[in-house]
Amino acid sequence: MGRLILLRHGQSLYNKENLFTGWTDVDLSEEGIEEAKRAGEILLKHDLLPDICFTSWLKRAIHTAQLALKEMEWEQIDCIKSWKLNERHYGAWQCHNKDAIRKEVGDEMFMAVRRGYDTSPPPLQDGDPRLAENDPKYRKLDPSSLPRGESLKATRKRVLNYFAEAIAPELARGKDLLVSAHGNSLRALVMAIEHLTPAEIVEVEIPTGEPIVYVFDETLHLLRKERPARFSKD
Ligand SMILES: O=C(O)[C@@H](CO)OP(=O)(O)O
Repeated sequence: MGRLILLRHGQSLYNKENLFTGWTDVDLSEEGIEEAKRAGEILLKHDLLPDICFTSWLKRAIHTAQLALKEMEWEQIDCIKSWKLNERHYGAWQCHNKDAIRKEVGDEMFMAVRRGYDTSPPPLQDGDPRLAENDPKYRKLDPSSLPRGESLKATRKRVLNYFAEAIAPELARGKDLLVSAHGNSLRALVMAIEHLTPAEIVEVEIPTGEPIVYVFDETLHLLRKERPARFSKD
């Protein structure tokens, strides 16, 4: 039996300012730091001590995992980082105020991109300083593999590739895994694990700092889902 613990990072500085974040590498706010520590308390209280930690390459997810594991006095485990767990790339909407974008594009387009399945934000154009290829973190990757604006569908493709190659084999070995990632990269994973349709995923919001636990058998058949912060199973 392997447990998959999904944890959305605590509130970031951009979440606090109501800005689209995507691949922008902003840190946690004070509130986000507290949420990450509280997540550690919840995990410890429920004996959810992971064998391996996975995070994205973005510091809000990395710091959330570190703060939670520190709170648990469980810092000895390996933490494997992959850009494939990064947040959905929000294209030209990155760094812009969400209310201003909603006003500019209208409610329907805003919600189609933000919570729909196959609508992408407008992509970043050549020369834009926000392109991932301008960030030294990604310079050893093939620039053509780096997104410039992703739908949830595109995000799901890269997240599921990584899940299949790196996460699923450990789960099948019965390991308990912490995945510290992002609202939309985790929505993509939840959609696949729970077999949700594009219409159903529209309604799914992942709360910051609140672990969601999936328990699998060794054939990766899902046995149950738990929300330890809510003290109930659903
Ligand atoms: O800005 C973002 O990258 C995401 C997550 O914070 O925003 P939203 O929840 O609006 O998709």
